[in-house]
Amino acid sequence: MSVVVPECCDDLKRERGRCLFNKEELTNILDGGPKLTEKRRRIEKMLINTPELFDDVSPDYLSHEDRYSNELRKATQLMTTLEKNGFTYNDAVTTGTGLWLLMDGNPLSLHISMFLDTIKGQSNPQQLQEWLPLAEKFKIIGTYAQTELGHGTFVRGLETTATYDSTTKEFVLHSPTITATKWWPGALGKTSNHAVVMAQLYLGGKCYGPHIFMVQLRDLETHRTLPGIVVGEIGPRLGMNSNDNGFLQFNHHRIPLTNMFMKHSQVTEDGKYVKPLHSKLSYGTMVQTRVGIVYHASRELSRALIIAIRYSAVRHQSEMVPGDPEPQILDYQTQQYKLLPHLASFFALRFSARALLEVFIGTSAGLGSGKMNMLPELHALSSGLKAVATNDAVKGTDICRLACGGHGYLSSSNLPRIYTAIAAGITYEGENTVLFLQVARYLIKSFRASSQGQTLPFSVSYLRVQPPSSHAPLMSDRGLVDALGAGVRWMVGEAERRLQQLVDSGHSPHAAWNACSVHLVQCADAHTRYYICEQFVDAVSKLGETVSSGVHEVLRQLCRLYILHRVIQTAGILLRCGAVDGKALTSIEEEECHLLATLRIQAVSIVDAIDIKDVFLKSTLGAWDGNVYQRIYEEAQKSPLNKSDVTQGYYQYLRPLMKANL
Ligand SMILES: CCCCCCCC(=O)SCCNC(=O)CCNC(=O)[C@H](O)C(C)(C)COP(=O)(O)OP(=O)(O)OC[C@H]1O[C@@H](n2cnc3c(N)ncnc32)[C@H](O)[C@@H]1OP(=O)(O)O
Ligand SMILES: Cc1cc2nc3c(=O)[nH]c(=O)nc-3n(C[C@H](O)[C@H](O)[C@H](O)COP(=O)(O)OP(=O)(O)OC[C@H]3O[C@@H](n4cnc5c(N)ncnc54)[C@H](O)[C@@H]3O)c2cc1C
Repeated sequence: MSVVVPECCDDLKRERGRCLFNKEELTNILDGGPKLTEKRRRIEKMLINTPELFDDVSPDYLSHEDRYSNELRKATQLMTTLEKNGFTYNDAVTTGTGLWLLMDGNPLSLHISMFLDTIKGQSNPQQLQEWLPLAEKFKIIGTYAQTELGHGTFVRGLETTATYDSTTKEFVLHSPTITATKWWPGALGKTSNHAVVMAQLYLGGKCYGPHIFMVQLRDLETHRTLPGIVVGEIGPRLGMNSNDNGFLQFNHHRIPLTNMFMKHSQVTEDGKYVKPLHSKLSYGTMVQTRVGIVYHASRELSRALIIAIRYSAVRHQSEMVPGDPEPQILDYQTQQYKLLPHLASFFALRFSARALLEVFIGTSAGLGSGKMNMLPELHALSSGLKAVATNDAVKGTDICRLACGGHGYLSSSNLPRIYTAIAAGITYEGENTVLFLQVARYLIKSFRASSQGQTLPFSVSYLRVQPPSSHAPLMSDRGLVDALGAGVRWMVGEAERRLQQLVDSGHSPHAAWNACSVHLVQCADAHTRYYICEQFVDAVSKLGETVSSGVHEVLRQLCRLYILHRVIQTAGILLRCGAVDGKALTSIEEEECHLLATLRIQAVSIVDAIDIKDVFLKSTLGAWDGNVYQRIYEEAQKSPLNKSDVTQGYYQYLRPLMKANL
């Protein structure tokens, strides 16, 4: 654990002395209210008082096997600690705290998330009664096994088969080819004894597409793999190496009929198929996980920002004015430009994640009473936000690393680990380009529906062919967001025009789609960012009535920075569609620079208000006291290479080389 230093360094003391807002109030807003802050802190206190949850040795110095065992030890300890103290694992996930103690990937995370969510969301009442208590009490441990060696994105292309045998009332699971091998599922390699498996359903020789099955993989006493199943771990990865991502093959493995998840579609004993109300309901766990990833991405980005901004206030380098003392690097405008727009992004993503969660809850309630109409909107929003959130968190985290210079490259800064953990989010749960193309499909469909006079759902209503003209002055927040909306409308209209032109000149619709897909991805990205801007502006204006003026001012500035930055990033489009002119852009650029300087003054206090304790930041550079150099030095002493003055390598290799007659 970190070195205890009672006071923070002078630099940080000075920064904190300039705070013009109530930090606790901002913390409460980020948590979702004072009660949630209080609950988070209770969880944190309990975790901090559990020494078994902390590492004596950094995972960097452990073997692959020891890393896995170590994280498994902590993961199981975490579950029992939470349970004993009356909390759920979900409590630890939603606050981020639990995850951050598991530095190298949590071997129980797939059980807690996608396995449990599938049981809850895809089971009929009997299945729910049978499986949920077992899974909640860890009597069975599972994962979500969908991706195969040959297919991850294209779920309809999966090759694992589940063929119904009506004579025995069983499904026969089989992996007919090497590419049908399940590959990647977290915790599949060594931890799980069960998996929910996505496989092609075959009834009477006919394929009914991907369906989900509960499959036991290992004996519940010996943990040995069951006959007809081959399972193992896939080997080292860029990060999260203790998640035992695994492979799985079936050799005509039989499971009972009742192990097909039957909430939405059913197979009768005599092998008849009952269709679901909507063909994509079996993708529900993926949608739910995407909603959660938006929060996850914002939390990881916030850790990187706390580290980089505190460090930037402590680090002094170069001369701004010849002969003057070396300034804090945070005083350089370029450093502010690297970090502060990402700080604004964190807030934007946090508010959007909340808005998305509300859409998810509303849609789920609708599904419960058979209403499917909000599903396409939820799919588009969750896909777009998952993609933007992970793209931005990865980019932002890497910028934070770069902004810390050489020390950002140290493992002990924790920035490399935050980066590799969140980098996986671009690929998993729907690769981002692919998700953007799903959003684009929705945009084009909506645009065409609007041309035919149909009313559009709320998130795309601004795309209607004849939108009401904006009354807000251009340079107001609302005016600039309206300009961004006009830009997206122009982009989508342009995409539609190009698609149509290609079709008219003889291309098939699918070929035309591929030929426009770069532009279509840009439309999806721009649409999602417009949505994020809207959510940010709405959230800040709603909060305006309830929060103190200091907090409101900081939020307003962050929101403004987010919008200005977005306008500058989209300048080409906005100029082309006439939403802004060159003069407006010049003043927006000037305002952004001015705002950077204003926000810089409070930057340390803003990241303090995110309120992540040192034990969860796990960074030599980002600790609350700013005692950076001492920490870096002390961490280096822990390197096993420093245990002896002369290493074995010297006698084995170096000395012989020096003695050789070369
Ligand atoms: C803690 C968390 C840890 C997480 C660890 C990571 C775990 C994982 O990675 S698990 C594996 C995740 N895998 C994925 O996400 C795979 C991504 N791929 C997919 O989701 C699908 O293949 C997808 C959506 C790309 C295409 O689906 P496909 O069935 O081919 O549909 P497609 O033909 O493109 O579209 C047909 C219609 O269905 C709609 N549709 C597709 N998916 C959905 C959905 N989920 N909900 C509603 N509608 C949907 C489309 O919008 C389209 O509608 P329309 O015809 O009106 O335009
Ligand atoms: C750390 C990690 C954990 C994971 N955990 C799990 C898990 O628990 N369970 C599970 O089932 N899976 C898991 N996965 C697998 C993950 O869901 C897939 O890797 C992901 O869905 C992407 O699929 P793919 O690997 O087939 O990529 P591909 O689809 O092969 O992507 C390769 C490239 O092709 C492009 N591409 C593919 N299709 C299209 C298209 N239609 N249009 C344009 N471009 C396209 C992509 O944009 C990308 O650039 C995990 C993956 C990782 C990295």
